[in-house]
Amino acid sequence: MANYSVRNQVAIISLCSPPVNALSSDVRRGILDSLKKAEQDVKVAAIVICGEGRTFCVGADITEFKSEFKTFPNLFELVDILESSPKPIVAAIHGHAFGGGLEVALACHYRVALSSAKLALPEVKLGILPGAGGTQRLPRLIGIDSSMQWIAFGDEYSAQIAANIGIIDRIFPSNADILESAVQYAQSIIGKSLINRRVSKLPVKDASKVSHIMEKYKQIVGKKSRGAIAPMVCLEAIKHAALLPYVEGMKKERMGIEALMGSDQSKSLIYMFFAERQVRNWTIPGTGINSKNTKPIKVEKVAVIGLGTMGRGIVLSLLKAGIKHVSVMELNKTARENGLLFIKNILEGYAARGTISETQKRSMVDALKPVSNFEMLKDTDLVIEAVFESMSIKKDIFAKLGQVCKPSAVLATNTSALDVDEIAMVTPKPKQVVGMHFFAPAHVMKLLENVRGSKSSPQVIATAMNMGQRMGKVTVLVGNCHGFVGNRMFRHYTVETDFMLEEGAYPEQVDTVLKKFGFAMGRYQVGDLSGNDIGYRMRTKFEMTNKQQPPGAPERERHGVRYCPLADFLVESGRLGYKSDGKGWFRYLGKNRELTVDNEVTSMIDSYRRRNKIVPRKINGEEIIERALYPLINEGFKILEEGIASNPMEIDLILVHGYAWPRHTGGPMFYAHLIGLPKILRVIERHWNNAGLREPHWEPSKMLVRLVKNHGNPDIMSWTTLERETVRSAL
Ligand SMILES: CCCCCCCC/C=C\C=C\CC(=O)SCCNC(=O)CCNC(=O)[C@H](O)C(C)(C)COP(=O)(O)OP(=O)(O)OC[C@H]1O[C@@H](n2cnc3c(N)ncnc32)[C@H](O)[C@@H]1OP(=O)(O)O
Repeated sequence: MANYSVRNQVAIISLCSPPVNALSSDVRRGILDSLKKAEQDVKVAAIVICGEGRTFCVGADITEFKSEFKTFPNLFELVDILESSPKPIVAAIHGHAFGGGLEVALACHYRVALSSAKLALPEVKLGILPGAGGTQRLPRLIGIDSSMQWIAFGDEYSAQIAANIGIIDRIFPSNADILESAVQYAQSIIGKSLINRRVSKLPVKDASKVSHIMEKYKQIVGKKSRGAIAPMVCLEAIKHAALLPYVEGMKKERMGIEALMGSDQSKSLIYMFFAERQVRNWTIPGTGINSKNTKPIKVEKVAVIGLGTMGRGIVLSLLKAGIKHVSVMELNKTARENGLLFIKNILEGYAARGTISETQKRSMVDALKPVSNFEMLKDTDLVIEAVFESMSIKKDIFAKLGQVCKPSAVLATNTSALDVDEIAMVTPKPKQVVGMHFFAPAHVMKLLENVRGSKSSPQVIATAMNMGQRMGKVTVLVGNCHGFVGNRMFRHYTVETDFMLEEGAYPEQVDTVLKKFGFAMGRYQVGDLSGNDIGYRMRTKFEMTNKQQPPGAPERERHGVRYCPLADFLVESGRLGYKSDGKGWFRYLGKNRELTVDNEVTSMIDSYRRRNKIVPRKINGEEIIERALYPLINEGFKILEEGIASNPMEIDLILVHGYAWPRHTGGPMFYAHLIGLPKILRVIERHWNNAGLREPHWEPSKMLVRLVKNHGNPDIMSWTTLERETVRSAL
C-alpha cells in the first residue's frame, strides 16, 4: 500500500510494503489513488514520492510476476500516468531505487537522493528487461551508451554517479532526512514549467551514434553473458529509443518483455535469486535443527593457519567482514612474508580503487596479528586451518589445536575433499570441529561450502554459517562425504567428457558445445587454466594414474571400473596447462594466450585410440551435453537422497557459484527440472543399461527413479518432500 499526507502544499505519497517496498499490485494501486487525491486537492502544488523504512523501492514484486500485470494499473500504465501528472512530482530516494522503483523515479519530474542511495536497472539479472519504460526513458536522460552499460549488465551505481550523468537532480548527505529534504526541494520547484521535465519527451542525445555503440555492446555482451538471451534483447530495446518515437519504442520494449517474461532463462534466474536468500535458512535434514533454533557463538578473534593461496584469501575475506583480530600463523618464513605482502597489496588495491577508505585499510592492516606458535591461539574464538591438503598434516594441527584452544573455540578445516570426521577425532572435542570449504581465490569467490561432521554441534555449525554470511558469501551447509557436494558431482563431468575423447570427440569440440550451453570456458580450457596436475595429484592418491599401474595392467580400467588415461598422458608429458609454457589440452600462443588446437594433443588422442582398437565415431552436441551433465545431475539426486544437501537449491548454488555452471540455466537440478525428470531418467537408464557396473556413475539414483515412478514429473520445490513421504510410507 501507500500512505498519503500533505505538508505545506506538498503531498507525500510514501510506499509502505516492508521489507523493501516492492511494487505489488496493492502498492501500485495505492500510488495511483494517492496521486488522484493530490491532483484533486487545490492546496497541493507539488508531490513527493518516497519509501517508508529502509529503502525507496526495489522494483516489481518478483513473487507476483505471474499475475502482476493483469491488475490495473500495471507498472507501465502507472509510470505514464505519473509522468503526465500536471503537478510536479519529486522522487525522494534513499536505500535502493532498483528496477521498477527506478522506472517510477524516471517517470517523476525530479529525482533527489541521499548520497548513500544505490540505483540500478537489474532486470537483466532476472532474465527480463526494464519493462516500464526503462529502456526508453533512461537513454533520453543519459544517452544510449551509458544506458546500455546500465541495463545490459544490471549493475548498481551510487547516487553520486547517477547525479554526475544526469539521473539525480540533487544529492543530500547520507545522514540527512530524505523526506524533509525532498519536501523542501519540492517547494523550491513549485510553479516551474514541466516542459523539459517529462523524460519521455526529451530527445536522445547520442542517437546518431547508435549503430556504433550497439556493435560495441554486442561484442561485450557476447563475451560476458555467454548464452544469456536477455542482455541482447535489452540492447535491441535501447537501440529503438534512438530510432523511434517514444510510443513506438515502448511497443518494442513491450515485445521484448513479453518474449522474456516466463522464459526458461528468466525462470532459472528468478529461482537463483530466491535460492540465494533461502540458503540462509539452513537445516540439518531429519533433526529439526535449523538456523531459526540455533544461535552462533560470538566471534571476535579469528585465526587462520597457513598463508598459501587459500589462507591469504580467507584472511582477506575475514578482514573485509570487519573482523578486528585476525591471527595469521605460517611457520614457513618465506610463505609468511609473501602471504602478508600479498594481503597488504590487495588492501592497497582496494583503497586505490575506492572500494575501502584509507581508514578502513589501516584498520584492516592493524587487525592482522602474525603469530608464531599454537599457544598464542588460546583465546581465539574461531580457527580456520588452511594448510596443504594432507590428512596427516591436518591431523597434526588439529591435535595441537585441541590441546591449546579454549573449549568453546570452533575449529574449522578448509578442505575440499578430506573426511572432516577423521580430522575431528584427533581432538578431545570433535563436536567443536566443522569443515569450511572455501574456493580459490577465497577473497573473490562467492561460495563457501560448510561441512557438518557427524559430531559437529549445532552451535558450531551455526557459527560457521554465520561467519560465511558475515563474509558476504553464498554459504551452503552440506554433509560430510568424499568431495562434499561440488567436487563429488563435478568429478563425473570430467570422467565422462574424457570417455567421449576416447570414443571420437576432441577437446575443442567438447569445449565449444559446453560454451554454447553457457559455460564461460569448456572443461578442457578450465583444466589448462587451473592446472591439469591438480586432478593428477588426486588420482595419484588413489593409485589410478597411468604411471602407477603395473606392466601389462589394462590401460582403460582401474579397480574394475572404466578409466580413461588421456589426462594422465597429458600431465606425464609435461602439459600441465597455461603454467607449462602454454601447453595443455590446447596450446596458448602469444601475449594474449590465444587458444589454438595443438596437433600434438590430437595425435596423442588418435594414437591412443589406434592402440586400443577404438574406432572413432561422430559425437554430436546433444550427446556431449547429456553425457557431460546428466551424470552430475544423477549424483545430485544421490546427494539429496543421502541428506548431504537438504534441498536442490543448495546443490544449484554450489555448482553455479563454485563451478561456473551457467546461472541462466539455474544450476544442474533446476536444469533437470526444466528438461523434465522422465527424460533425464530415460537417458541415465539407457547409459546404465549399456555400461553397467563398469561405469557406476550411470547407476540411476533411487530417489530419481522413485520420483518419476510415483509422481511423473514433479515440480523441483516438491522433490525432497515427496521423497521423504515415500521413504516414510515404505517404513
Ligand atoms: C507477460 C508479459 C507482461 C508484460 C508486462 C510487463 C510489465 C513489466 C514492467 C516492469 C517490470 C519491472 C521489473 C522489475 O522491477 S523486476 C525487479 C527488479 N528489482 C530487483 O531485481 C531487485 C531485487 N532485489 C535485490 O537485488 C535486493 O533485494 C536488494 C534491493 C539489493 C536489497 O538487498 P538486501 O538488503 O540484501 O535484502 P534482501 O535481498 O535480503 O531482500 C530482503 C527481502 O526482500 C525480498 N525482495 C527483494 N527484492 C524483492 C522484489 N523485487 N520482489 C519481491 N521480494 C523482494 C527478498 O527476497 C528478501 O526476502 P526474504 O527476507 O524473505 O528472504
